[in-house]
Amino acid sequence: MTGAEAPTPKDHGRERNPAQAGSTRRPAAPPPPAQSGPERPRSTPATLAQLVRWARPAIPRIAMGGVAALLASLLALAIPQVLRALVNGPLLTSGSTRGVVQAAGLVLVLGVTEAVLVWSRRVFVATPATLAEHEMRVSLFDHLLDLPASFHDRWSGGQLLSRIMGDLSAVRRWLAFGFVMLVVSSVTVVVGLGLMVATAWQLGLLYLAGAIPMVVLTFRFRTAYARAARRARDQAGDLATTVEESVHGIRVIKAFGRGDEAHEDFVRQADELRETEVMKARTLARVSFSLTTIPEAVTALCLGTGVWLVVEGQASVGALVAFFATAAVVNRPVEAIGNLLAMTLDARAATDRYLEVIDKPNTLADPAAPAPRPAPASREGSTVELRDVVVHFPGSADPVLDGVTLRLPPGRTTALVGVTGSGKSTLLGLVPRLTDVTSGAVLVDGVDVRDLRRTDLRALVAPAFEDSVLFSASVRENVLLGVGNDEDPRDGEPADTVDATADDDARLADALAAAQATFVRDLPDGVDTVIGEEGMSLSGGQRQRLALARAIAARPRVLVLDDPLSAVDVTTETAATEALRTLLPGTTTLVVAHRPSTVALADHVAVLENGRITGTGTHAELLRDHPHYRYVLTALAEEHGEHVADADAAPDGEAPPPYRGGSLAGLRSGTPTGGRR
Ligand SMILES: Nc1ncnc2c1ncn2[C@@H]1O[C@H](COP(=O)(O)OP(=O)(O)OP(=O)(O)O)[C@@H](O)[C@H]1O
Repeated sequence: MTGAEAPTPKDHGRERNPAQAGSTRRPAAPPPPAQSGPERPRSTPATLAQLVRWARPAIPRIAMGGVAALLASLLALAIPQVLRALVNGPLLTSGSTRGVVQAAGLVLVLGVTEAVLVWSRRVFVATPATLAEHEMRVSLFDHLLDLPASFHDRWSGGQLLSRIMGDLSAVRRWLAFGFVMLVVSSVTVVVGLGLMVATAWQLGLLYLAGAIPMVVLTFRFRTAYARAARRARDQAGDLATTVEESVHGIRVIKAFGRGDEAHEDFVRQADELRETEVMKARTLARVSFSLTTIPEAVTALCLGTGVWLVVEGQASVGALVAFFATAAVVNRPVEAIGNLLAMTLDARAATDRYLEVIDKPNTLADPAAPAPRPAPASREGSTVELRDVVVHFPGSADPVLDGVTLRLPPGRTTALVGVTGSGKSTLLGLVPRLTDVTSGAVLVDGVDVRDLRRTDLRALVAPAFEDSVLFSASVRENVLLGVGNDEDPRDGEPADTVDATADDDARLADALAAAQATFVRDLPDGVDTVIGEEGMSLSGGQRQRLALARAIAARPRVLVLDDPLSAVDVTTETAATEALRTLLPGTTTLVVAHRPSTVALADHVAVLENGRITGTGTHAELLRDHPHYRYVLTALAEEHGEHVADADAAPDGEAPPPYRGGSLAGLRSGTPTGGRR
């Protein structure tokens, strides 16, 4: 089942944003994210080696960059050897001007070549690193789109945003610079030390002795810095979440005057991040100080010893010059190693966080051998069947659905009724596979939804939710979002056999009309008006109507509607319901509604109680025979200021009058209110 994931860092180590309901402080931070990878955390090299999965095409150019950088470093190391020959030869013995000019010319050539190689390194690695970053970013975004809704319920947007943006930038910087320079610096130090030992072994060994405390310090630094690097990245993710939630919930913050709390919460988190960054910088400064001071101190010690060796005749002046020139070259990468190691540990933390998401298995993936898209199982329309369905969310004591068996009458509208929290939305989400069953099965036209390709299932089933989500795009784009290009799900005609644009226009117009979204005509650019972020420039009822139009435009065989018109008036809702029957005859519809008037409009009603379906029938039958249904409807009627008729008042042998209220005059008089009643 989808929710079979261990707890994840929806709010990694942070308190709740006051924008959220009640603005209560979040209790204890949940456990750290579940790793879908190995049981034990990977080592830094093993973690970074995972990047090969996305950086493989970039490896040749990064390797060429590495070779260029290495050659540049080796050339830098060769210059002291030329100096040694110069000092021991033309300068101290022969005094030949030609020899000096030749040596100086050689140093110049080596220097220029080194500069060209450094430039080449930058050219080689810049583009491939950005390509690897791009590949990783696109892969993660696609994976996020694929992951089930339950994953997104548990991961905060800011954490995901920081992983896809900041973390990947750190990885790019490391691939382009940190990785190459760490390898090159290490090789330079090893080769340089070898040359120093070969040039004057006594001094070389003295210099090597200085490396021992440096190794110990670097090891300690690595442990402390790695922890802080991870914490900083998590805190940056939490901060991004707070910004995202505050912006998203700005109306609630303003309406409830929670700006100060939002400010305090943000400042506290920003302070925590700052403290971690300062701690990182201090840790790095400490090790950098040691990595700069120790080699310089050892060099000073070597200088004294070197002069003594020359005086004693155990080393030549040229060797001494070459030794110190080499030491000057080696000291540079030694000093840089602290920064490069910090960069590597930052990249490791970033890669870890990336892998935590990208390696989450997609529990809603397409089956290996998908079933073909089924034909409607009945002449009246598609069948939808739930067989002994159990849904148990991880962490909950009891299952939400506990053996639901239900068959929706094909081509009809079934209303699902139950008390708040009884699992209606969960049940609805099973049909388009927004959630998967824990056990049992959901079948559309006789085929288990898990056996269908997701694109096929999306073509068959379209949902609309109470909490309508619109995108920052035109009305047209939002409404036609579910219109696929592969084939029309209703008749199987390939799209290119018809004029796709004309068909889209017709669908758009029909869907908007059916969803009672005529307000679109009054928008500045009609259907081409770009609606603001998440449709916030529209009213709640307008957003809901566009979301319903989107479901209608997809012309599905099965519609699942989760209270999609709760924010519109009863008259509009009734008109939309009637228009739906005309525009999509034969569509099997499952609707969750909180307004008794909407429930009464359905052909059938199913009652969800204690995780099971405890009654099915018409509204009138259930009102008469099902005490829980009566109880729920009465509660809903009170909530919405409507009235439920007394079923017992019905004359013998007749169905009791349906729910009276709202715009149900037609139903009251027994007149069919739609083509299918
Ligand atoms: N992803 C989830 N993880 C854990 N629990 C969940 C999840 N989604 C829903 N639940 C729980 O399942 C129960 C049923 O929720 P659901 O939204 O399906 O109820 P509902 O009948 O639609 O409620 P309402 O009428 O208020 O919309 C609730 O207790 C809810 O907290």
